[in-house]
Amino acid sequence: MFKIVNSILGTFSTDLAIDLGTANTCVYVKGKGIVLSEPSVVAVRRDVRDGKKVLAVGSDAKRMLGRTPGNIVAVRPMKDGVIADFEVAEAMLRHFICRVHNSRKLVRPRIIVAVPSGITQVEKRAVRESAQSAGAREVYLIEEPMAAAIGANLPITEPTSNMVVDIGGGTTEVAVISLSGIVYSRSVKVGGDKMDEAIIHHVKRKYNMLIGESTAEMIKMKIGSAYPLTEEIEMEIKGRNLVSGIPQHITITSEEIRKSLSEQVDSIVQAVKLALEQTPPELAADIVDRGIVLTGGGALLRGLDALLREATDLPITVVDEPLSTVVLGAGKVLENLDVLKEVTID
Ligand SMILES: Nc1ncnc2c1ncn2[C@@H]1O[C@H](COP(=O)(O)OP(=O)(O)OP(=O)(O)O)[C@@H](O)[C@H]1O
Repeated sequence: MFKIVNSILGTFSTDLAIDLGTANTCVYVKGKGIVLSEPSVVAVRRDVRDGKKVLAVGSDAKRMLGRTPGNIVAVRPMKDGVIADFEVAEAMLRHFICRVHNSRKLVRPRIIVAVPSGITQVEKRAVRESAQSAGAREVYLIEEPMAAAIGANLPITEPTSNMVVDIGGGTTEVAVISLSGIVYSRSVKVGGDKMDEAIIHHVKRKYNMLIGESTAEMIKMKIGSAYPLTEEIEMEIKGRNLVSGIPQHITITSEEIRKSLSEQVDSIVQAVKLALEQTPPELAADIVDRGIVLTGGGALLRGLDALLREATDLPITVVDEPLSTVVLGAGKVLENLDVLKEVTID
């Protein structure tokens, strides 16, 4: 009986692949492709009797970051690539699953979730339980670099090495993959968020001006860089003067923003160099020919590829859609469940 019910549920359910990221959550529906990409932000009201009430999720909630009255908080449930607020992460997952299923209640999908490499057992359990409480029937986990490599169409099943660097919001993952397995991986807690913090710190120190997370992220995307630009650029920004308390605007340059990001950028370069040093010689030889593939939103930082090319003397390629490579890879695995056993983790 259980088997019959399960198989009926299976026919009605839509299996999902989810990249539960620090900055963005992306959802892939089997047979359909990527159907959702939203910031991993939830706005909650804290003054309700039974604890918290979810007011908005995704971009609606992100617009509220730093703009909420006292009883409303915009929370980012993921930190450094893992769940920091279990309750809110679960509410966010539930919301996204309902949205892609058009709120059909009966559906209990199989879900494959991309997680950072080097995630602890406790963190894995948190992700699994969160997905199960949000309605998943079965939960599989795949390491982000593996999903990224599959999403980037690298020949992961062959006995040749593929080096992938996934620069996300919370972590940067460097991995060498060969024969469907991760030969080397290293995850450092450096990514887009730390870059935004560095910009906030720089503006505060140099101009005595306070800016919010969203403004810092916008500055990074518009004029941030890792390598000198052929034509340096400027940007006008607004914030609050820390001394007078009055809102003001100033003009900042791409050079000063590059300098403020240098510590984070250098950590990424060092992580790549360490991975190259620790890769077995045969596989290192492959990397010389095939180069390194950059993915994740951080790969869009201007000139990061040029800087890595200079630092390593290797060919560097940025994938076409860095923000969706991981979910695309997890989705491909979902479409082909035979591969699933080989590349998912316990
Ligand atoms: N053009 C750009 N230049 C620099 N950074 C960018 C750009 N576009 C997006 N980003 C940054 O990329 C990050 C989001 O990338 P991504 O969605 O790959 O991360 P994530 O999967 O949410 O994080 P993690 O893998 O750490 O959990 C954000 O910090 C965002 O600011």
